[in-house]
Amino acid sequence: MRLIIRDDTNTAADYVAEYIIERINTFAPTAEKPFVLGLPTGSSPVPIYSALVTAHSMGRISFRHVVTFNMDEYVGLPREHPESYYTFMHENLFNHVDVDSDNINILNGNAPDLQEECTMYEAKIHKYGGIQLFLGGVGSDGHIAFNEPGSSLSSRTRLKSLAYETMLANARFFNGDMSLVPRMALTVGVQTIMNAKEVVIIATGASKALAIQSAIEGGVNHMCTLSCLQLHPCSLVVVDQDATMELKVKTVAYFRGVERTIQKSAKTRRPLVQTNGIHSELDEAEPDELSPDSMSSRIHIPQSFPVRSATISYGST
Ligand SMILES: N[C@@H]1[C@@H](O)[C@H](O)[C@@H](COP(=O)(O)O)O[C@@H]1O
Repeated sequence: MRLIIRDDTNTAADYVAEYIIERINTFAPTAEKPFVLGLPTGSSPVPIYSALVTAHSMGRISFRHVVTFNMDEYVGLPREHPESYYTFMHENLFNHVDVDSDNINILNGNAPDLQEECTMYEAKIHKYGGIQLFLGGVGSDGHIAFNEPGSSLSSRTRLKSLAYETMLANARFFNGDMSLVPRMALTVGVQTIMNAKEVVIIATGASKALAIQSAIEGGVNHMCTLSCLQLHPCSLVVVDQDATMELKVKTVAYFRGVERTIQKSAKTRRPLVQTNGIHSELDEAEPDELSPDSMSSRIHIPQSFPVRSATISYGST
């Protein structure tokens, strides 16, 4: 797991947006070989979507050959409801980019057979060869998608009843009226997310600080499903300063050090090699800069990519 720390919400969101743009452009998707992108809802990804929309309007990114799978959807809320995740995604992203509506996949929380809906969703992800990059947020209790505390770490797409804390947090979208907040949702499982080739998480604000501490410094635990990413071969958590408040100084210093190493070693590189589908290369960093923890410094950063300190990282730990 890699941790990237930025000063505030916007710089953290910009980092993630640039990361996604770079991934899609490097992948060079076509109709035959689309880029499969997992997407979240919530307030945290809003500035990311806004940055992607801006980048699209500038011609820096196209979603023409991107297939999307959303993480979750409320059960029983009409699709046209202003707070459905269907509406959220269209208002914040899909209506403003060139994504093909046939390539948008969102769980139907009003399907006649909810179990069948979940089974078909998993099958469709599988049909596309799996998710290339799953973007996610995190709940204040450390849940990822709607995998509430206690969720099986081997879970797949299914029906979940929501935790009280989640309903409380979501009441802000329903005029603060708890009675209007849906109690059930369809959600991808922890294992569905773990099967993505790469997972990128955005967590901003002090309300996420305990979840981040638990996921990064604690052990893998079903009470904080984000912690499953410790077992993922390629995961990246992007936070702002506020979300680091509960981390040890040593933890923050460690991850900042890893990023510095990557920045230094990205300056001088040798030709690309292809390893397990991930573009990588040997770098020419000083020997004492290379440790097992800096293996991620060997990952390719394309020359064409606008290299800012924020954009030259890739988790492969
Ligand atoms: N199902 C969503 C999650 O996918 C999201 O990560 C979380 C946090 O949302 P926010 O970013 O608004 O804090 O909210 C909901 O529970």
